Amino acid sequence: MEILSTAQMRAIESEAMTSGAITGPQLMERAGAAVAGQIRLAWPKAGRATVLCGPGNNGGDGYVIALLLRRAGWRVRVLGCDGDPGPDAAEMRRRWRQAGPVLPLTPQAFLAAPPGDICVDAVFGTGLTRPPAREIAQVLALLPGEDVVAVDCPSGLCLDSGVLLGRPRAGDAGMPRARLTVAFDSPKPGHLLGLGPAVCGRLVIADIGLGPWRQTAARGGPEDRPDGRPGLVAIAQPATAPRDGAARSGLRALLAKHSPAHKFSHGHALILAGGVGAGGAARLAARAALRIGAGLVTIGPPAEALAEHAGPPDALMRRAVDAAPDLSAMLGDARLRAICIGPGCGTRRAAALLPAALGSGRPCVLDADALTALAADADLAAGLHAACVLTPHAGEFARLFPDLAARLDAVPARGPAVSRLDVAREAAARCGAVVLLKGPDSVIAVPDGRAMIHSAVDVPWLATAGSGDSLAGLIAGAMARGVAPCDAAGLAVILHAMAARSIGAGLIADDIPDRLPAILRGIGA
Ligand SMILES: NC(=O)C1=CN([C@@H]2O[C@H](COP(=O)(O)OP(=O)(O)OC[C@H]3O[C@@H](n4cnc5c(N)ncnc54)[C@H](O)[C@@H]3O)[C@@H](O)[C@H]2O)[C@@H](O)CC1
Ligand SMILES: [K+]
Repeated sequence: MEILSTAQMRAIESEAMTSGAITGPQLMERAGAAVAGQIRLAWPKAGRATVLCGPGNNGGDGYVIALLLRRAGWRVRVLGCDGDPGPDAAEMRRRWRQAGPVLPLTPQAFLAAPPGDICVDAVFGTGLTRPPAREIAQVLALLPGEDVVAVDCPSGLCLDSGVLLGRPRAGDAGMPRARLTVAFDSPKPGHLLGLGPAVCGRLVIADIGLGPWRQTAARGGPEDRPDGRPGLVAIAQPATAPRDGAARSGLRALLAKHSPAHKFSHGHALILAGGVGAGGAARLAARAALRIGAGLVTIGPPAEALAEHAGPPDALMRRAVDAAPDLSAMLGDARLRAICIGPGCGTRRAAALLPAALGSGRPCVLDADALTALAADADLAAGLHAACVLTPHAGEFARLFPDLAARLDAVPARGPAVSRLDVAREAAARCGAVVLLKGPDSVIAVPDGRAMIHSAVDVPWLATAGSGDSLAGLIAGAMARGVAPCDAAGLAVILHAMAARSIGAGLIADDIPDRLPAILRGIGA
């Protein structure tokens, strides 16, 4: 599924209107009808609604919704802004005024009567450029989150970044909330990143007939794009991923078995391990690489720690890797197709082995200690290449790219605010490798500008010791199978979250790899 920036959305809308196939008021009618339809599905019995209409086209949608709910038997109260909302919204306001008054959008007017069964937040959408202020902010603060239906987004959310303008990025005290958010055509990054999933509630994406124009924009390269960037692909959202037919067939295709299969045709992955007493992380990664279907997996600790790896799984091969020459010698075997370095490795050992690992040109996952080593030595970063996947969490990202992390930390005063998507893309372009910025809202960015967002806010128990090690192993295993680095990272985050979802609270990282067979069977891989 494509994700569109707000600039892309505006450009597609204006392309559609320029084509003459559809007018602005028609688009607004479709958008309003989509929201009204979702309200009637969720609240089948007509009740009372308060509709808040802002100063632009989001407000225009609100007037359409008000009229349609009224026609459906709802008792509707409308609070709106004075001033010129633009021709389309003005037309919708005029139509509503034939049915009922527009009260001022003030706390006094809002509190003069009970809000009713639902409040429709049609104040700001994709046009938000600064924090809501004065009376509008006061009204928004009064909304009862559990009964709010948001048009495009809860007002105040920056749809390019998932941050609330004017507020610190972390912490959710007093934030706007909706029970249901109906957005148009495609999700925007802000629906999936940061606070977006929490404030939007259930997200419904309504088709308003812009498909032909979106596809034109999506097909072109960066130069053809409204905002000069290639399109984004949402690889999964919590509500749809496991059941989504397209996502399933995509995963299946990535993991398609070769026939006739031989263990080497499924690839050989090398998981470098740390010294005595530090082998657990690499073993988790190795187990995950085996479970995702790498034909062979070798764990490579220093010789003194080899004995620690004598236990199961017996499918795992062991070979001592003491220093860079040992690694180079192993990599002389062309069948060794992917490397994972970092989990439990130790920073010094990672730094010593990285030049050989990177110099081989093999697909390589850099995680944990390898990222710390990389942050400490700029020369190491020079060896990165397009088949490397860096898997930093926020803290590791800040060590690697302190300037980008600082931009992300600043309180966003104006929209569009800097997003995790922006900084991951810039990081990927800068280091020439795939960057997987991990979190509940993971972003995968490729140096050429392609990116994916994977929102897994519904599996908080995934944030546990060793979880990242198993993720690194999944990526290495998929790359050993010949999956492209970017797709391997995408596949791994999906399978990782699916496994966590199926395990539930109480998950420990050891459970994740062993859940893979059931998950893979479920997607028919
Ligand atoms: N782009 C599309 O394809 C479509 C857009 N539609 C609606 O149009 C919306 C976007 O409309 P607009 O571009 O008019 O923008 P909004 O309606 O989101 O915002 C209105 C205007 O308020 C001003 N503004 C921004 N932040 C403010 C603040 N903090 N305080 C006061 N004023 C502020 C800006 O000038 C902005 O243009 C979408 O969210 C959606 O609801 C739909 O009607 C149909 C399709
Ligand atoms: K809104």
